[in-house]
Amino acid sequence: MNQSKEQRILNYVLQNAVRGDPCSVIDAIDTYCSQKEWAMNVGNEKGLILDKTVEEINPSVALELGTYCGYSAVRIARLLKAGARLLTVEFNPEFAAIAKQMIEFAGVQDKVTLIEGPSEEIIPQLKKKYEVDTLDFVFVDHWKDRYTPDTILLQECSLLRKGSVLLADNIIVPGAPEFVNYIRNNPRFQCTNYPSHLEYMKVQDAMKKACTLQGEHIRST
Ligand SMILES: O=C(NCCO)c1cc(-c2ccc(F)cc2)cc(O)c1O
Ligand SMILES: [Mg+2]
Repeated sequence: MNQSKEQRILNYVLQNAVRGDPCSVIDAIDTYCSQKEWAMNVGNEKGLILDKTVEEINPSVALELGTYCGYSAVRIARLLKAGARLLTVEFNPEFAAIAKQMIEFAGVQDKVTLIEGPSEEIIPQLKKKYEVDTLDFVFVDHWKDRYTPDTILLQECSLLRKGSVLLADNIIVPGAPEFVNYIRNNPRFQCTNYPSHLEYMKVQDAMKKACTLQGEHIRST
């Protein structure tokens, strides 16, 4: 049975990166996906915006929606302080299996909890099953039509506190127009746009940062 693109990306990393060196894993994925096969990793240009946001917040508890091959999980985890943790959610079992190996090869497995399943089922479990109080940072990079319902669900589950930061990928391509409309008109969030480019392409894209202005126990209107 011929290999998936995601398996080919992992194989390239295993053969060209250094075990335990997250930066070499990130560089290997970017090299492969810019030279051989395009893939939907956040990439290095938007990855730098992600890095700066994570460094600015220095989160103790971070959530990622949309693991894919684990590229951004490795990017985030490499910046986390001792004792801090990243929970990352992936719906697709094939992607989750690749990401698990990617995260372990990079040597960040002690900081990362990979959870396989639909975000709408996992978000309500975060407090009790995953011992989360509130989230300091959320990287939103999964199905674009889930950005809004899952942002509402995070609020309904009292997972956002005053100062919690969401960073959403793909605001332009593939686009998340419903989310842009929801978050821009919502007084509970202070938004910032970060124009950039689609990973590995000269196509315009953007990220949107949304800072929570009010504490938990927010009911969705
Ligand atoms: O669907 C996406 N993510 C969730 C998957 O579980 C996604 C898609 C694209 C993309 C695809 C096809 C194209 F033509 C342009 C962009 C890019 C991304 O960064 C993404 O995150
Ligand atoms: Mg993306």
